[in-house]
Amino acid sequence: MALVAGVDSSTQSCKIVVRDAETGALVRSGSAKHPDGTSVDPRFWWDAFLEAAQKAGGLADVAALAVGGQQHGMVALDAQGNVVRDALLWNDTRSAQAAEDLIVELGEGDRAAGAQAWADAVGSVLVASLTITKLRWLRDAEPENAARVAAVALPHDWLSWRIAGYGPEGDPTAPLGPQLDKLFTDASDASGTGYYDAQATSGDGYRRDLLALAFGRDDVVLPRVIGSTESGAVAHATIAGDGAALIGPGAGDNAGAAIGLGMQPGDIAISIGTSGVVSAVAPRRTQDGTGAINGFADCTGNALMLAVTLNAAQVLDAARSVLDADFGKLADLALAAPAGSDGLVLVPYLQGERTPNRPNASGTLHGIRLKNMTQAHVARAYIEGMLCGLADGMDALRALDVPVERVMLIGGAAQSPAVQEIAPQIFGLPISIPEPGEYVADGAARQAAWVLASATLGAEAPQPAWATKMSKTLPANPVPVVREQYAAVRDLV
Ligand SMILES: Nc1ncnc2c1ncn2[C@@H]1O[C@H](COP(=O)(O)OP(=O)(O)O)[C@@H](O)[C@H]1O
Ligand SMILES: O=C(CO)[C@@H](O)[C@H](O)COP(=O)(O)O
Repeated sequence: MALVAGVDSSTQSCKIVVRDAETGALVRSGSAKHPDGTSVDPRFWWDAFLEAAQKAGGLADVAALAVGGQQHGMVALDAQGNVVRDALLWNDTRSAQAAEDLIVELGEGDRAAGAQAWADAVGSVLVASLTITKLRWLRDAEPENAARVAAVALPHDWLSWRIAGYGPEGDPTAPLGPQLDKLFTDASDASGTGYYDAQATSGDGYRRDLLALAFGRDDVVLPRVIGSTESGAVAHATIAGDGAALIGPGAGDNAGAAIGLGMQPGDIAISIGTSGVVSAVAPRRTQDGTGAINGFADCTGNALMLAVTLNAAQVLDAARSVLDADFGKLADLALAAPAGSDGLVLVPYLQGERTPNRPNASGTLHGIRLKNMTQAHVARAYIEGMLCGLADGMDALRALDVPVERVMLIGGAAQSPAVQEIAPQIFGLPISIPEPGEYVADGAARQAAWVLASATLGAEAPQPAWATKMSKTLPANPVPVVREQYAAVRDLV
């Protein structure tokens, strides 16, 4: 029985699954925490990977592995393979002004034209999350660090490179040293940088002209973008398979989830992790000049369209903190209040917001009355407000004629019974809950199995036919007043 491993190096933790390459059966798993914060030394990701691998029983026996990861994080490396500063993550908003400046610059002073020009060029209007804005910020705020940059990678690229044995000069866990030209990535994650066009018909897809516009130079190594079933390297013998385990291209975490769920056009995934994501696969990417929808790539050659919020599971973590509640108590409280929380409405911009683009906004609790100042109403308002932000994202997808046939709810907070019960009220649609699982890590494992099959059968090897089972489907239960109340106050920030 050949085994494969899938890794999800996400915002809050590293999760690893080991699965049977043929059947997809789960064999072992492990996870380890990442530090809090929006600016993180990547060495913590490496340490968490090693801990999660050890908890998963080690990876010595896997024949292939692949890494999915939080998107967009700027991992800037010097010529010796050291990170020049802590990585700026997707939810770090310090580059919001840089994003605005780049939009106006590409539009030669016309913001609307600039927004559309970015959407046409790379699929997305720039916001602080995208890597290219972080490079502009680095150029202006930390010119000494900017001058040292020899390569720019993303979290999943960097981790794949480290697993292959590369890394900082003199680091005993990086026996192959700082070979920057060995960095590799995939189209799904590259498409979230802001300097890669997944639909380019010539060249390697990188828009070095846009990189130069942002960073002032383009003489940096960018990871080689490899195909969906190619292997970019083998894992170092200290990690896996006596130095013979193939490392797949990996993926941005949302593309990883898409392949993990086996998404087809018509499927929508709502992920409630650190980020809130509403995503859909399609044959071609959108070019949404409003900026509501990012037109990224998936990791099978299709497009992946996403609406992404900064305020998702951590809004519920904040509610638990305010209410001194564990997950169970928060859900019980929320379900004890009526739909609409008797007019109490949370606009959940606790970390600013990305969709809509309000990096400096803060959250607001509206409609406070004696009647609704109970723990139950507050708990429900937090969940409803968070879900209303995502429902707006779903509307933005629909506005682009994206078909909505099946909606699946995943991510850490999807486990909450209150989220599961309230979501069909707010989305007004049936919602399927897949069996509990780590769908990004599962997608990476499925990709690894595909890479393994392709190594023997060639490029025609089909994607492994692993089944994705739903544990239940909750019927649509629309309660329009919840979104109406939200829409009435959403812009009062
Ligand atoms: N039962 C639950 N109810 C509400 N939130 C939960 C529950 N279980 C986990 N979470 C939250 O889910 C988040 C982690 O989800 P995850 O999808 O792993 O995030 P990420 O991939 O961004 O690291 C945490 O904020 C955690 O508090
Ligand atoms: O920025 C995005 C997608 O554009 C986020 O979805 C990140 O990829 C983080 O994902 P999680 O850690 O929340 O899963």
